[in-house]
Amino acid sequence: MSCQLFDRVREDNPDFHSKIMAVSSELTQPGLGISTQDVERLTACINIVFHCAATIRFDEPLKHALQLNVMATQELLSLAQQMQHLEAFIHISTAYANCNRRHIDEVIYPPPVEPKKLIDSLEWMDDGIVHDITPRLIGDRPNTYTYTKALAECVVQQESAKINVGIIRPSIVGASWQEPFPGWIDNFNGPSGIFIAAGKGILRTMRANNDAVADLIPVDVVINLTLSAGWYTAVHKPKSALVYNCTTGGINPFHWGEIEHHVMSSFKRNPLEQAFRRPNANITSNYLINQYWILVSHKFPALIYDLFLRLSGQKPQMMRIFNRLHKAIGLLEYFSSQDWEWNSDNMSMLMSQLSPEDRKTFNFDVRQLNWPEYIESYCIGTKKYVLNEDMSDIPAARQHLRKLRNIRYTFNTVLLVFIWRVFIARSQMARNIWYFVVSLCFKFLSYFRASSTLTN
Ligand SMILES: CCCCCCCCCCCCCCCCCCCC(=O)SCCNC(=O)CCNC(=O)[C@H](O)C(C)(C)COP(=O)(O)OP(=O)(O)OC[C@H]1O[C@@H](n2cnc3c(N)ncnc32)[C@H](O)[C@@H]1OP(=O)(O)O
Ligand SMILES: NC(=O)C1=CN([C@@H]2O[C@H](COP(=O)(O)OP(=O)(O)OC[C@H]3O[C@@H](n4cnc5c(N)ncnc54)[C@H](OP(=O)(O)O)[C@@H]3O)[C@@H](O)[C@H]2O)C=CC1
Repeated sequence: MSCQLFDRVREDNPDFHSKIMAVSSELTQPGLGISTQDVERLTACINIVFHCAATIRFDEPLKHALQLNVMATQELLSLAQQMQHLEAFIHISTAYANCNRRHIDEVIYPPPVEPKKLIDSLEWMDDGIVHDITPRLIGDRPNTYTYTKALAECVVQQESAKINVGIIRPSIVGASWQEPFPGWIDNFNGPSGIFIAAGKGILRTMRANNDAVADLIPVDVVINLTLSAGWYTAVHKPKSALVYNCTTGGINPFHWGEIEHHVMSSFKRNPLEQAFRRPNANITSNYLINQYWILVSHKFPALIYDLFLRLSGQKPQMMRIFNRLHKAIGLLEYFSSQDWEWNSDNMSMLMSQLSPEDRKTFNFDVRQLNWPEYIESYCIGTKKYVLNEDMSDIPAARQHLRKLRNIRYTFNTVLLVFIWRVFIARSQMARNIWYFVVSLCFKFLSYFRASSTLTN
């Protein structure tokens, strides 16, 4: 609560922390590891449960993901049923729970397997067997995260006859748009780690579809929608569980190609400190082109840098960093290489149910989102709040980029001279080809110069 994120609320109400009570819990423990005293307090006074705890790791072993995302949800629903004054149970799912479909409606789809049956069968299997059968179980989903989130929705639906439930499905959650201030972000999840790696000049290439919709959703939009859904569920008590696809693509689409452009230009204007190279990343959907750039722009510079570190008596580290980055990118590419269509009618319906004043206070109208401005404050946010860099250091960071540019020019010149000496200067045929190419370039240059003089 001493975090900068709460500065605004602290200004408005210095005593705000007296309204908050922390309850210790461990999802993997029986009864969620909540003490008897806390259970009594919760069952006596809670009106609305917002369930967002989960593992969001894409490489989580299936058993663990099942325990955290499905069994813990089941346990919390059981606890919720004991709550004497419960009005609503809001479960946070993900828009990618059904990413094996191209068009996703605001309905709970039949689960890939009955959750209870899976829990029972995995119980007796050792981790090795579960690991071996995981790909068969998750089928056409990319990871255990999306698979277990789909199962969790089914578990929530099974309880919807007994309590009022609502399900929020955010897409790719990004930095804040407006509240409490633009650009707040505090982790490397989703695109944030990619933006930072590109801003540091480490990431130069990635597989993504330029024309696919980048369904980012600002975190404050998700929170405002979640709070509003809590109100609607408690007050209107819909007969069945309402699902809210909390997405931007259908309302205010923006594409990965545009994101790449704005991320790169933002980091050129506001560079990160101590960049490895000048920020200059490209996305491509072509596997072979991507592999070529990985070799030339990732592995080769990493080798040279590690060699330099070794020679200067330091521990090589760049290749290790790239290996980790490639692992992360490998897990994210599935989401940046294709697009999905989400129906978001319930989001619009909810907006129409709010009073004009509430619509302003709990703003989730993404039609007003200006993407270039948002991406700029997102990039600055990664600098300020994830990397804890100071904005006053920007002139020094720009100076560092200029130094890197000069190093690149020098390196390219040395390389050219080397190629000339080794390959071209030694063979008559290579020399002829070289002179031919150079004279052709000169002819083109003089032609363009002449034609531009004529036009002027
Ligand atoms: C070319 C650039 C131009 C830019 C334009 C194009 C951009 C395309 C971007 C595409 C992004 C697509 C994103 C799609 C996301 C879909 C989301 C679905 C929505 C959801 O419902 S859930 C939330 C999403 N979940 C995640 O994002 C979690 C993913 N992360 C993981 O699963 C693991 O962290 C991972 C990647 C397997 C790594 O595991 P491991 O090696 O064990 O490392 P740690 O997790 O312990 O982390 C170690 C260290 O690294 C930092 N870290 C974590 N992730 C990243 C990352 N992506 N990039 C850089 N660094 C990362 C982490 O904070 C740790 O730091 P420490 O300092 O604590 O050591
Ligand atoms: N980030 C995204 O892009 C998206 C996220 N979501 C969903 O939003 C929700 C929140 O995700 P996000 O904030 O990004 O993820 P975080 O990892 O930041 O938050 C997960 C929360 O779960 C808690 N948690 C995890 N494991 C345990 C455990 N064993 N026992 C007790 N608590 C635990 C964490 O507590 P602690 O901090 O103490 O570890 C943390 O508060 C999740 O349900 C996720 O599926 C949906 C779509 C997109």
